Amino acid sequence: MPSRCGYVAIVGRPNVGKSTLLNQLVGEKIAAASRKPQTTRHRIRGVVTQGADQLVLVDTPGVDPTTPKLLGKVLNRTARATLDDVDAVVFMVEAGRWEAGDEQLAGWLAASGRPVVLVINKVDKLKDKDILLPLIDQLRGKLNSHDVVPLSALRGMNMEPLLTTLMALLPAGPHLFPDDEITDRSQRFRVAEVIREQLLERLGQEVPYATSVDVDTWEDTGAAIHIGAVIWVERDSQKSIVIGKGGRMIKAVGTGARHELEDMLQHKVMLKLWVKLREGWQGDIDGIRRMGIDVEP
Ligand SMILES: Nc1nc2c(ncn2[C@@H]2O[C@H](COP(=O)(O)OP(=O)(O)OP(=O)(O)O)[C@@H](O)[C@H]2O)c(=O)[nH]1
Repeated sequence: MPSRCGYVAIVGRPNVGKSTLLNQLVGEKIAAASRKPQTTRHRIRGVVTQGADQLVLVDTPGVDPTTPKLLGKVLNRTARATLDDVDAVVFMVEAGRWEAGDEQLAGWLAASGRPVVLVINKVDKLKDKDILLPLIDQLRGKLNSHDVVPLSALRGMNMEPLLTTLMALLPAGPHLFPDDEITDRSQRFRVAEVIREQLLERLGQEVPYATSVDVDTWEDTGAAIHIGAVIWVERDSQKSIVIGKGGRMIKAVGTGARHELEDMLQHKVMLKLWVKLREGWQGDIDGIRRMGIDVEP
């Protein structure tokens, strides 16, 4: 049987569960997921190989047309530009919610001409499952989609029907990645995402958005992998929040991340974290670029 291979973007407004779906389909954590909107800052590719077929999923930042922030606008552009480079699109919405970002995306998708699979996520949260069918009908009216798949990314519910639908949309062609590879992102990137996820989970509303994580040392001594990472903040006041009283916050972030990293790397991990200041990095394009975030022209 000839092989099929292609790119499918996962798009949606912030917080609908795109990174959770990517991690679930790939079977490992490759993208940070959190309750905080616009967690995702990069285009992250996840690879699913099943027999002759290879699906390359592209996670994208959440689209929020109402954002006043430069970084938010940069992230919107990244999501928009991804649509030009893929064979099909998963448009993820949240069961029972339709907001400005959904409306914006529906417009972009109609203009892109790409086949769209509409995924209705978080159906586990629906108290009344009877509203699902009318909801599907209503969404079909808003969007000319190839298929509609209700699911729960968090619980891993309905993953197989989604994969089957997506694989059928792929063009014939050779595999683009080795069959045992699950992402194009380096291990260092994945480690930074685990640390960032801890920051997002543990810090209050504003501070985590001002942070960025860089893994800058990595040494495997056999007994343990020694990892050193820098947490960048924008202002001095944020530095003390990330460190916490008596260093309690940074210690909790480090311990939480270390446990997860030991699972991920299947090895003992020694993690050292530093908090450093790079003033106002989100305020200008160069600062954003220096943090390793893609900036579309
Ligand atoms: N109940 C429920 N929660 C979910 C489900 N999928 C994701 N979530 C939660 O929704 C929140 C957002 O998930 P993410 O995967 O970070 O969302 P995202 O769309 O990638 O977010 P952005 O990076 O902001 O674009 C997290 O707290 C997830 O645990 C689901 O199927 N059911």
